[in-house]
Amino acid sequence: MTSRPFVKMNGAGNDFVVVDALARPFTPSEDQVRALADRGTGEGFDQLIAMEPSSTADAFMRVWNADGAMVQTCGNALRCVGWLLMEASGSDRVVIDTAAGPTVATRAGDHRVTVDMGEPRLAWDQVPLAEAMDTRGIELQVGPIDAPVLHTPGAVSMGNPHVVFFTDRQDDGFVTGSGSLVEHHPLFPEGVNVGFAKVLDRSHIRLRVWERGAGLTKACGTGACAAQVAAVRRGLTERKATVVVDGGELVIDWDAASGHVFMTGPVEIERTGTLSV
Ligand SMILES: N[C@H](CCC[C@H](N)C(=O)O)C(=O)O
Repeated sequence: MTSRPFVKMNGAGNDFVVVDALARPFTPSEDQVRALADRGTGEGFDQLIAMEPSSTADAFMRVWNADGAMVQTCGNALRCVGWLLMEASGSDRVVIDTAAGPTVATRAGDHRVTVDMGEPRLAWDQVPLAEAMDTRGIELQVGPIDAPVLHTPGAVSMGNPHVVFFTDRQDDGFVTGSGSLVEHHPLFPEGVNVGFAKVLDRSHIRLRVWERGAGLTKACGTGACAAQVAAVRRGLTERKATVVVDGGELVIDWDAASGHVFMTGPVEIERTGTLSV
């Protein structure tokens, strides 16, 4: 066992243990990640994050969900890692590479960061789905065929898979029950993050997300991006909107000129500690 210092952080309540692996590799097993994620016996987090060296960026960000699985990216964590890197280097801009591709983080005020998340992936086989469908509204319903409680969601990848239901129902029981049902639905060969979006007006969405591998979180950055992209594709919101999540607010701008999605939101450092892995 070796000890590793970490920083416990959150982005709009979505919380992370962030390990600096720039000088020394960090390769926890799935079981170790799950044990560390436990909010009773471990440190507790939605995702475990490692900052690793990169030859093409300021760092490579590796992401594990609380269930131990390594996944492509994490929007809220990109803000947190961006903040740490900018604070350490004194710069106002850093490039962070991920398994979903490179992103650019820039300062947006005190403990606020904007991340250029790149373009959304909108083809059915990019989400991915198990079969060809129109991703603006896919053929999926939850509940009885003749009276579904949820149906025709949007499907978007931000480098990780998202499905977004537009619904007024967002209570814990409904989000947890429906989200856990859809997360492993066979239509999503890589699993899926399940968003429940209530459009408040043309520039505000209330969103809750049942995350793949982490369950109901206080915020999901890529989920907020996916919900806004899905809403714009249906003509429900302007290209820039505020997404109100349990833990705060994220401003999402799907820029028409570049096609890139920009996410702006808060960063909070909670504490530091030492892992034994
Ligand atoms: N649960 C996600 C990873 C974390 C995404 C979320 N925390 C964010 O801020 O984007 C997945 O399995 O794709």
